[in-house]
Amino acid sequence: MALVTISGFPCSGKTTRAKQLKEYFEDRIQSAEYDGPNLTVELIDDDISHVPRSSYDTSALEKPARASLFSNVSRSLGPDTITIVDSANYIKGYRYQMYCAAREARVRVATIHVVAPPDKCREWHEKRGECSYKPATFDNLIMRFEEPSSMVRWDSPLFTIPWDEQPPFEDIWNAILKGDKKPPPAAVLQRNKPPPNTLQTLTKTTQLIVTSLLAHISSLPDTTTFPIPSPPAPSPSKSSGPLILHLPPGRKLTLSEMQRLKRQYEGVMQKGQQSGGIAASGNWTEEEVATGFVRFLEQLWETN
Ligand SMILES: Nc1ncnc2c1ncn2[C@@H]1O[C@H](COP(=O)(O)OP(=O)(O)OP(=O)(O)O)[C@@H](O)[C@H]1O
Repeated sequence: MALVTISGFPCSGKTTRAKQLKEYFEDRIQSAEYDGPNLTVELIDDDISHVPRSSYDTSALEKPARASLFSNVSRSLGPDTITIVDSANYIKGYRYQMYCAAREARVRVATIHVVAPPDKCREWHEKRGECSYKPATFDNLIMRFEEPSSMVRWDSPLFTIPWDEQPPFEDIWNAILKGDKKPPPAAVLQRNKPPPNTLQTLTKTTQLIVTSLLAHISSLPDTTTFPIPSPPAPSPSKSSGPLILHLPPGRKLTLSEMQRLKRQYEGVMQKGQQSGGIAASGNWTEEEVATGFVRFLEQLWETN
């Protein structure tokens, strides 16, 4: 359903806000007025991703830590989940990466910037005692913080929550439930590929026709027609008669010519499928392939 990314200075109150949001979302989901899908709220944070505060001491430690958090986030995203990511999320490239994962999962996004002045964060950090950052790491994280911006698509919609104000719960709820869904990246919108056995039907049917045609010609060298065997052609009882291929007059067909024409026809069918052609539905039957192949060959031989 949605990805909610929390971002902020170290010890700025990100977990405090994340927990408040989780509680609010769960209350809404359980309320009598709620008539949406059955949603679960998942909180993904540094602790469950096995990312201790010391991971931020060096970039060598931070890289795998971010990867671990990212893989937990990706796994959590889904149509029935509100995923809240409670971590520093201070690098805009990293927020972009999560935004892309959300687009691929076709879920809505929202960014929460938890704002507290550095001195306040420091004061809370000293009071907290446990789960501490090294002083240099704490300062570094503040210095390197890349503030979210509502001007960039991966941070928007952006909700800024000052330390001494209540979060705009209702607005955030509406954004993740009713806001625009960002379209998945182009690379994810693959063209409809024919189902695997459709390609198999195509190549198997054309191969059967080519093989039996060449056998037919070698046993009846003067023949001018070839009745397509059934299957793949419709059986005579179902239609007006067998499907007949009219052969080019005055010349002998060879295996290499037929193999080339077979490949050519298969290419046309697959291109047609991609651009909404004969089998845009993605379902070729043996009959359709056989009828199409006969028409293709006859038209070609007529014009050459
Ligand atoms: N708005 C607030 N008002 C007063 N105290 C707060 C506020 N937000 C957080 N604190 C205090 O600051 C401390 C750190 O809060 P919290 O764990 O939510 O921060 P954090 O940003 O998640 O920290 P970290 O960077 O370590 O993950 C807590 O002890 C909490 O009580």
